[in-house]
Amino acid sequence: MTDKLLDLKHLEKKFGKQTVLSDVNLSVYAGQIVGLIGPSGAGKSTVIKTSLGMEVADGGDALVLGEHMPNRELLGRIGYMAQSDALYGSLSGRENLQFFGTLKGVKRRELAPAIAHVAEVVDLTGDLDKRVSGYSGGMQRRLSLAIALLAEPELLVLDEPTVGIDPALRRQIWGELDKIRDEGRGVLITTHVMDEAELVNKVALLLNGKIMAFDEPAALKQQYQVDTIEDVFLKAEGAL
Ligand SMILES: Nc1ncnc2c1ncn2[C@@H]1O[C@H](COP(=O)(O)OP(=O)(O)OP(=O)(O)O)[C@@H](O)[C@H]1O
Repeated sequence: MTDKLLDLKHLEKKFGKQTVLSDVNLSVYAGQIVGLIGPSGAGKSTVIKTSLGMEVADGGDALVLGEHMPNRELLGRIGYMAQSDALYGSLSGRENLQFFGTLKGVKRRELAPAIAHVAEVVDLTGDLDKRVSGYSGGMQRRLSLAIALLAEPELLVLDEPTVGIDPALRRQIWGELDKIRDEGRGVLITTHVMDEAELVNKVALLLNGKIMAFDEPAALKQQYQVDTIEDVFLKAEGAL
């Protein structure tokens, strides 16, 4: 058992001749929320996919819960929400949650309360018995997040989970992430919403596939001599 839930060392990734990740070093400890921010195309999703074994790294090392991915044994211990949803449209929200919950090893008698809890967090309780094909884009994103939250994963990896989610619900979701952190679990989250980058324990700033900075939000603001993470981001990009 390690309290380093995610450990990326000198990670390299190329697509053809394009170097997308270059010497990426990043860690998520138990009891931490780490935010990965960077402009579109910086490589945030690639960091996640390479970490989770969905893309093969060209160099360096990625350990998830102390193991190399892919690793079927870890499936139930990691919650992953991708940018595009992998949901069963012909099934209801509840049936999707039952299917993925079972796959993650949630016990039969624990499934109904677990589904009720995650549905509440993403505000889908009243829509659980509707077919997913009739869900709006935002509802589908919320269902994907609910699936990621199932089975109380030790590590949550969330790729832009709050896109298309209104501010009140976003706040509620952050409340849940705080609880997860306080329980000693860990979260890696990518976001474009700079306010959210203020709420994490550590921010990794990714530019052109390189981690330009990795520190607590307050330390980054001090280092860049600015008042917000948004300004840190703009300064690092050279726009300020
Ligand atoms: N499967 C792939 N094949 C070829 N190039 C890819 C592939 N996946 C990503 N890329 C390229 O890698 C770069 C980084 O993409 P990535 O999706 O990781 O960025 P991102 O920071 O997540 O962007 P966004 O915020 O828009 O989601 C982009 O230039 C993209 O075109």
